[in-house]
Amino acid sequence: MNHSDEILSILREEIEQYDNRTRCDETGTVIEVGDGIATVYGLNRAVYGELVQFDTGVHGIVLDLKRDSVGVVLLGSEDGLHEGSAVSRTGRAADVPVGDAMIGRTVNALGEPIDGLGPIETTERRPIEREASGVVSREPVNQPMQTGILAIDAMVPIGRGQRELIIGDRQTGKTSIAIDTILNQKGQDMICIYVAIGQKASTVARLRGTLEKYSALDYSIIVSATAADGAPQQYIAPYAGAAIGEYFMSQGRDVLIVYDDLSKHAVAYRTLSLLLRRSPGREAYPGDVFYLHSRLLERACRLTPEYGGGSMTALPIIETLAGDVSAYIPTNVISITDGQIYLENDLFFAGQRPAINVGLSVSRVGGAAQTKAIKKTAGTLRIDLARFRELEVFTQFSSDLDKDTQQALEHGKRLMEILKQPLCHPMPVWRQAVILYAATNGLLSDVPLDRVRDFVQKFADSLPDSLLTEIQSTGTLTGTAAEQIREALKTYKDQVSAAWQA
Ligand SMILES: Nc1ncnc2c1ncn2[C@@H]1O[C@H](COP(=O)(O)OP(=O)(O)OP(=O)(O)O)[C@@H](O)[C@H]1O
Repeated sequence: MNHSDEILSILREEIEQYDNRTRCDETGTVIEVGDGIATVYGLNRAVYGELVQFDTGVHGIVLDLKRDSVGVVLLGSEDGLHEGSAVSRTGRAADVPVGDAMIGRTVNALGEPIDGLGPIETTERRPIEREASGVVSREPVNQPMQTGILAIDAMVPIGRGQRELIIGDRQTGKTSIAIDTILNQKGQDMICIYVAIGQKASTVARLRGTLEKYSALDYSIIVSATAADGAPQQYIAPYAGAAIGEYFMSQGRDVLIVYDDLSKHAVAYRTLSLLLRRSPGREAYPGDVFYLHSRLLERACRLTPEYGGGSMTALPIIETLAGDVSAYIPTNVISITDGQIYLENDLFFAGQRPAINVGLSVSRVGGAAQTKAIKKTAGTLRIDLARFRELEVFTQFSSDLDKDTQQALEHGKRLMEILKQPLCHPMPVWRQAVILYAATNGLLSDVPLDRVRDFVQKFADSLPDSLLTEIQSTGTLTGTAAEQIREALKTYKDQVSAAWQA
C-alpha cells in the first residue's frame, strides 16, 4: 500500500467511526454516586453548568470537569442510581419556566409549583445562569424604591436597580424588613420575588400567609429551596429567582428580588464543593465563593429605555455571628453591594425596632433617587442621631447637664421614637414627610416622650386629604405645605395637650 492509500484508509476509518464516537460522548456511565453527587465517565463533551439526565429520570447539573470524568450534582433523589447507570447530555443549561403565570405562585428551585394550586402554564424558559447586562445597557439608579420603612427611606434610601444588603445577627428582623418592603410595593407596579434558601418549610408557609393576608401575592412569586431540599437546590435557587426576575425586567417591568439568605447559600455551595473534592480555602469555602455571589448580584440593574427600561432591585440578606461583619462571606457581599442596612442585637432587645444601626448603615447610590420631600425633611436626621449617640454615651453617668446638651438628648430621643415602626405597617411618602418635618424641626419637643409615637401617627391622620395627595403626587414639600403642617400641628397640640396633664 502506498503512502496516500494509507492516509485515505485512515481518514475513511475515522469518518466511519465519527458518528459512533459522538454518540458515545452524549451518554456516560455513573462510576460513583453518593451524598447527592455522581461521578460520571464518558461525557467528554459536557460543558460546565449543563443539565444531564440519569436513566431514573432525575436531572443533574455538571459542576466539575476533570480529565476523565465529570462531577454532577443531583437535582432529585439518588434512589435507583448505582454504578453503571446511564447518563445522557441534554445539550442545554439548567433553566426555569418564566412568564406572568408565575405571579402569585410558590415554586421550587426548578420553577415547578409546590403550592398545590395546579400546573403553571408558561411558554418560555430561561437559563438560570446568564451573563449580567453590560455597561452600555445600564442606566444610573435615579428612581426611588420606597421600602415604607421610615428609617430606611429617610437615611438609607434605595433606588430601583440597586443592590442593598440587609445584614445582622439571627432574629434581628432581617426578613421582616424585606417583607415590609414587599408589602409596600402594592400599587407601585413592581413584581416582587422572594427567594427562600435553606429555611424551614413552615417559615416559608408562614411568610406566604403574610403576603396573602396583605394581598401582596397578586404581584409576588416565592422561590423556595428549604433546608429539606438539599444543597444542589439551595445552590441554584437564587439563580432561578434571578432568571424569573430578568424575564420581567426584559419586559420593561420593575422587579424587587429578596435573597433570604446568602449565608446559607454559601454554605450549600461549600457543601457541594467539598463533596466534589475541591480544595477548601478560608473557612473551608472554595476559592471561587466570591464569584458565586458577584455573578448573582451583578444581574440586578436598571436598563436604559433602548433595552426595555426595566429594573431589578436586589435585597440580599446575610446573617452574621455575634455581629462579626468582618467574616469571609459578609465582607465579600458588603464589597459587592451598593450599601448595607445593618441590624443590631442591642437595639433590637432595647425595643428599637426595626433595629437599624444608622451609623453603620449606608446607601452608596440611592441618595440620587430619594424622593425630594423626604430628602428635604430628613436633612439633619443622620447628624442629629450621630450627635445623640455620642452624647448618650458621655452623659450616661452624669446628672448635671447643661441646657444645650439636655436639649440635644431630648431631641435625639424623640427622633429615635419616631423611627420605631411595627411590623406590616409600611408608611406612604406623605406620612413619612409629615412625621420627619415635625421631628427634625423640633416641633415635638413639648410632647411627652412616651406619647410621641402615638401623637405623630394620630396627627398625620388628622391632616386634610388635599395636603396628603399634594405631597404624595408631587413628591415634594412646598413652603406653603410646610406652613400648613406647622399650623395644623399647633392646633392639634392644643386639642390633645389637655389630656397629657391629666
Ligand atoms: N419592627 C418590628 N417590630 C416588632 N417586632 C419585630 C419587628 N421586626 C421584627 N420583629 C420580630 O422579630 C422576630 C425576628 O424577626 P425576623 O424573622 O424578621 O428576623 P430574622 O433576622 O430574619 O430572623 P432569622 O435569623 O430567623 O432569619 C420576629 O418574631 C418578628 O416578629
